[in-house]
Amino acid sequence: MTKYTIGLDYGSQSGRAVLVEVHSGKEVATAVKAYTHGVMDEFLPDGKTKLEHDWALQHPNDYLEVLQITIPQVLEESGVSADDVIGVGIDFTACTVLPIKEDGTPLCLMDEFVHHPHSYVKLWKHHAAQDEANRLNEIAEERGEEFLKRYGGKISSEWMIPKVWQILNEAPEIYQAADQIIEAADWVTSQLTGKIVRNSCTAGYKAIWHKKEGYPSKEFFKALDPRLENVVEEKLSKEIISIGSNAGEISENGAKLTGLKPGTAVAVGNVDAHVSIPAVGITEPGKLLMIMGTSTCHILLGEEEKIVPGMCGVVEDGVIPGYMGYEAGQSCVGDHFEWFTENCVSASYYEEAREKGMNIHALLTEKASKLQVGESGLLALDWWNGNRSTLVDADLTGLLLGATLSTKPEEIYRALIEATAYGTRTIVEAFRENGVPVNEVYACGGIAEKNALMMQIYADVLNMEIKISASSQTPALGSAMFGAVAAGKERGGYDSITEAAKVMSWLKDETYVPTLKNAKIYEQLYTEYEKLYNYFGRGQNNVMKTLKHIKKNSQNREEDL
Ligand SMILES: Nc1ncnc2c1ncn2[C@@H]1O[C@H](COP(=O)(O)OP(=O)(O)O)[C@@H](O)[C@H]1O
Ligand SMILES: O=C(CO)[C@@H](O)[C@@H](O)COP(=O)(O)O
Repeated sequence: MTKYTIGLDYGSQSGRAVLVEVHSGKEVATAVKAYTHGVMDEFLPDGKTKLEHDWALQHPNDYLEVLQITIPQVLEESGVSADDVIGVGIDFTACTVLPIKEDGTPLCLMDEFVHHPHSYVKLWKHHAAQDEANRLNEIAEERGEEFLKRYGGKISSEWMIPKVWQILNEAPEIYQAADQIIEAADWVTSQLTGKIVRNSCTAGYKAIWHKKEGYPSKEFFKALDPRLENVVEEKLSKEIISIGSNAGEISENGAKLTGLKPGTAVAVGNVDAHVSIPAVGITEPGKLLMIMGTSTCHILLGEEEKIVPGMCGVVEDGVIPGYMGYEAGQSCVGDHFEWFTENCVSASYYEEAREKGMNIHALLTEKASKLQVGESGLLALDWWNGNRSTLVDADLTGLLLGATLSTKPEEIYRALIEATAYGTRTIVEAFRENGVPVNEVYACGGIAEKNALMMQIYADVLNMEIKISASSQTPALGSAMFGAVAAGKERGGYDSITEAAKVMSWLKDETYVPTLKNAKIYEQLYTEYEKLYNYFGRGQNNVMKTLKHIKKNSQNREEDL
């Protein structure tokens, strides 16, 4: 009898489920559910409670809706019986965290906290904990904390501890009421199994946990704030479960929620980028995978722990057991294009797109593909949402240089694409310069699926061939693979993710090969990008932060009026 697993990928804007054949990796059915509340960055659901600048929240009920809608949908669409589903895996954006009660109830679902911003889910791109991150890095530096080097020298405001500290600083009543502050990947998994376990991937990359050393010391947390001395015991957890492990089984409640059978194996939660590595067949070092969506994550295996300035983290067994897993990233990739199409494109372009039966991205891409490399005279810094790697500074902002009265929207759209490619090249070069080989480049994610011009530009800028995942839902396929490992061989699955990858991973036949002529011109443009990167990003000119400071003060003056 054919056996199946289900993978659920929770991205920034939607949750996606795939039903996969265990013996082949064939995706039998797919379902997508956009989050009802989307990304809340202006108001809470009450429409009245205004959020401050750099906030990004989500609603946990949206995550449950994904379970309730997409899993029954893939079963119904395929006609597969729940009896033949042997396992489920979940991956999530990270660090996406929420305060909960001991029984798993999110604080934002409690009447007393429904109008309180700090009771909701802080999405990975929530950047309002930058002050806490800056202070944490200063204190860690002063104390000579060893862990800093594992995170490229700085802890990002996007990660767990700055977000927990922001809650304590700004909402001690929420901090007090929370029995745990947990990654959404682990919370959603617990909604299926009825028990809370924490996975080693988010703990390692986002919460400063180390396989041998555990979390930082009580003395360190006390140095941040005396009230944080016991934060690990009080709000996090010392019990960390390795990825590839079983988090439990579908409970009666999980069965009611999803239509799956009680007892179906459930994999411990994972991160949407890291889970994609085995899904493209990467099980050894030297092969960099770009997961390209709202943001881009760069995941790479290595033989040993190296220190790479500005990387997001290196975790032993964090991606594939037996290897060091490296992560770097760019906080704003797809978001650049979403911002541009929503704010900077005239109605005539939308009219033309409608007439041609294409979406605005496709129209702009079609026009941009007719431009020669360098023709626009534009150069951008891809920091519309800060810089995650290699500068780890959410307070940096975007830059567009070279615009004239004849500059067209498609020229800016292309310049933004090229800027994200230069940002990726900076990361690749940082790995190589610090002893972590990058010999091959792979890509997956929504953008790798949707924008051929962008992938060609990346090949030209990196001057490397780019292999593409064959799955349109690569993270979900990876989670389905971990679901098969959670079930184990005796139930028709696999005993290791490496074994599963040999059978269930997929790549497209066609690749993107660099065009030498373009690569040569991009060398010149990249040299100019590096000058801007260093000048605006490394303190030679702090105008971006000065402008942000003036902006924040003007908002405060406006609120005082
Ligand atoms: N044709 C396109 N070219 C470039 N970016 C696109 C295109 N279509 C959508 N996007 C961007 O891709 C992002 C969504 O990526 P996706 O991988 O689907 O979601 P997620 O980030 O939630 O995993 C959005 O930011 C959107 O602006
Ligand atoms: O930070 C990570 C992974 O470490 C991502 O979850 C985060 O950048 C969001 O990813 P998406 O672009 O929404 O897929």
